[in-house]
Amino acid sequence: PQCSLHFPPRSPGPNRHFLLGDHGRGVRRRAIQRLPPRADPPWMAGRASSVERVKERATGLDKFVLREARGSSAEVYLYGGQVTSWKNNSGEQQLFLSKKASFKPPKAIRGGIQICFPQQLGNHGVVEQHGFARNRLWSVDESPPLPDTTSDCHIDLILKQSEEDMKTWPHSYELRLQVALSPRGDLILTSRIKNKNADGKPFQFTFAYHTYFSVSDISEVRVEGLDTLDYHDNLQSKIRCTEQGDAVVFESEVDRIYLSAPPKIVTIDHEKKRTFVLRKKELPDVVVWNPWDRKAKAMPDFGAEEYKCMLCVGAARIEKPITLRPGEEWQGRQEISPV
Ligand SMILES: O=P(O)(O)OC[C@H]1O[C@H](O)[C@H](O)[C@@H](O)[C@@H]1O
Repeated sequence: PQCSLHFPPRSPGPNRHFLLGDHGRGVRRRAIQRLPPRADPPWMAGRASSVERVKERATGLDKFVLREARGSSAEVYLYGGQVTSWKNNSGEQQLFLSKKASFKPPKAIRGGIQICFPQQLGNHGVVEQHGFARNRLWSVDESPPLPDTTSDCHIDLILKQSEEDMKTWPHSYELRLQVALSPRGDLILTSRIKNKNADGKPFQFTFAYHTYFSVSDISEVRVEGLDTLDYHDNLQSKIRCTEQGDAVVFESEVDRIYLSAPPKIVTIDHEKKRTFVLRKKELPDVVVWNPWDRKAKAMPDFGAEEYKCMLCVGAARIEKPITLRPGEEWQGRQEISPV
């Protein structure tokens, strides 16, 4: 598509403003022009963003299809509050979804972005592995907070406690999720968790966006931004190690939680000449996982060869759980941009 820029008129008019360039000391006045809002390219004329609710025939599940006016799109299921598809402005899929994914409880959908709450990793106590949020049916949030982005293309979902879940995790909560597409095609996930306990009790949780990226060839991928960091190695009983390389590369199974990572992590897919930039807030840790061949074969909802074209890199809060008192709210955010 062609882009064209429009400049404001040069003659004095509503766009022309004067500012004091010296904080009022009156030496000279400088003329500046207020820039007009960024003009949309002509091919966008008449296009608008849309959010459509669709019942999928194959699975019988409801999903939302988000289409941003500039071309990017995403699909979000009520089941798990899970994003399963994210295409950039050129229509290329950025997320991995297994061909063998199950869309039925109690399985979570294998791929996309799983919401792990109230715990990520392990099944401490009686709550299931990665928490229950990823295999519950969410609802549309009828009173969502204002979007934090300039996006006009978003969907707001909510999950609350059920009587069944109260038996294993006896707390009242609201877990809100906003999924938004920015005009650049970034996918922005914002989660808000509120303690609604009426008995005055605080609760503690961990959280993760378990994000399955689609890559061309795992052995050609590197993850940057994690050098010199400590991590827990889940393949060695969670012992604490220190990253020695300047990037994480993949030659065998990797299952790690990097601790206190910087706010920006970059995954480079050399073969596709594509880079994913992940930015995060209030989510200090980063999960990095690839099951490799042996584990891939052992997973019923994952193809034996699919480990070659996926990589999980996701923002998380694991090492230092959050504690909320009744009425308190926590907010965490992950933004991923295709470059
Ligand atoms: O099979 P799942 O419960 O979805 O877990 C898939 C993977 O998730 C995380 O990345 C864990 O660190 C892995 O140990 C686990 O195998």
